[in-house]
Amino acid sequence: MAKKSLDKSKIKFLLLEGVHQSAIETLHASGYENIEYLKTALAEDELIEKIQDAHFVGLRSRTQLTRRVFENAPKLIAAGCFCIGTNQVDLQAAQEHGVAVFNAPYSNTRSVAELVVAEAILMMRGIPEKNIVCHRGGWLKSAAGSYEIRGKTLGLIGYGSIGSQTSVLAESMGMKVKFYDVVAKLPLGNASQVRSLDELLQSSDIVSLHVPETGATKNMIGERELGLMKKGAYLINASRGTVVDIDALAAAIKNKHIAGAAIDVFPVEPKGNDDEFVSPLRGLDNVILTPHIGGSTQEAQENIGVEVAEKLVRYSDNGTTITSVNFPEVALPEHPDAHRLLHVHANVPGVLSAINRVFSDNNINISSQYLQTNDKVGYVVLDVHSPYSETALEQLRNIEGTIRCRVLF
Ligand SMILES: NC(=O)c1ccc[n+]([C@@H]2O[C@H](COP(=O)([O-])OP(=O)(O)OC[C@H]3O[C@@H](n4cnc5c(N)ncnc54)[C@H](O)[C@@H]3O)[C@@H](O)[C@H]2O)c1
Ligand SMILES: O=C(O)CC[C@@H](O)C(=O)O
Repeated sequence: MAKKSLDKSKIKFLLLEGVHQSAIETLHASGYENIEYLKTALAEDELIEKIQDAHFVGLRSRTQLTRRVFENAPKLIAAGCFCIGTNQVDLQAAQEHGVAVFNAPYSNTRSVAELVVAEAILMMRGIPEKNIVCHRGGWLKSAAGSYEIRGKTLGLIGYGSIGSQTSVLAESMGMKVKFYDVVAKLPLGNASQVRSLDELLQSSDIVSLHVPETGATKNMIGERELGLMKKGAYLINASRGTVVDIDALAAAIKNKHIAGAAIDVFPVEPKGNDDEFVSPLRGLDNVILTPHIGGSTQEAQENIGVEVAEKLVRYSDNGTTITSVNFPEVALPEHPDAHRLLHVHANVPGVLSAINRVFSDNNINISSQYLQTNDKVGYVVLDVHSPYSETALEQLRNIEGTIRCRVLF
């Protein structure tokens, strides 16, 4: 049987949003040269045009992978989020179209945690205003309203990778740490978990958000919650822009209930560096505004580039889906002497037996079989030593419920 496989030069990677060069180097080192690299995000229609012939897409937080994009990406087998958040991807639609999604869950946590602690110090010293006054030729030498962070209470909302790392850094600088999380978490150091969001808001000098974008976190800090915060407290948000009602925050700062804020993420963010940033927080001198760069350090971006590119390469070369955020996870050994068939299907009764029937009908011996399912999708991988047949592959593709089927040599 003649060997037929997409050679690597035909496998196309579409990399968006200026992901770090380390991603390209990692892909090159694994033999993938067919890479289209763009520095910006793309709007939906442009993305649909570009993604037509792409097998893999790489993005950061600004590209929206919507259901419509998946419906128009006939060759796409995986998406790599070169970041932590995956809220920009319709994970359900990805799964239904057989597209495995990967991210880098830890590589930029330290960068965010460092920024948060730095912002806590800057705000407690009134540096944002003092800096602006100096730039305008003024001189605001005063200790009024300036405090050390030592002994102050940092209230963390969300105690996952970033929240817990921020907790350790803040405690090492002498802060007291409380956190609120929907899950019971092991407190690090002397941190303590509080029972409710309200309790956290009422007892913190600085509140910092580290939750994902979900239905439950949308506008979790609004007028009522800002009102519960201590008068003169500070707010930091380096999680997602939808988590804070930005108009309510602007109002709470203008009426001086909140002494200042450091905001890195916004409900609407510019698509690229040439677009205008519009926000009700512009012009408020006691607000640190940063352009979603909490995780943007050389260290983090380089590590993320390698980590996500390696996950895409492993999925392409070997079929392993470990750490995928939307796919059944299968860890696969190498397959030096075997053909490997990868079959993604709707998790409905009968598909597995239909797959096995194709092999027995074509007299193909299966040497290993791996299966993992979730509530919607099944992922079965079969290694065969005997020559695999094109007819069998066609029959596999025709099984009812098949979403995607590919073969590796
Ligand atoms: N600004 C940036 O550049 C930047 C960089 C990295 C991550 N982020 C954002 O930060 C978020 C957090 O990152 P992480 O790595 O710590 O994630 P994580 O998944 O490790 O932690 C999130 C925590 O939030 C908790 N949580 C979820 N819903 C909650 C709710 N409704 N109320 C209270 N707690 C809730 C979870 O239980 C978990 O402990 C990411 O989802 C991403 O959106 C932003
Ligand atoms: O790099 C980005 O665009 C997103 C960074 C951050 O929000 C993340 O989710 O990791």
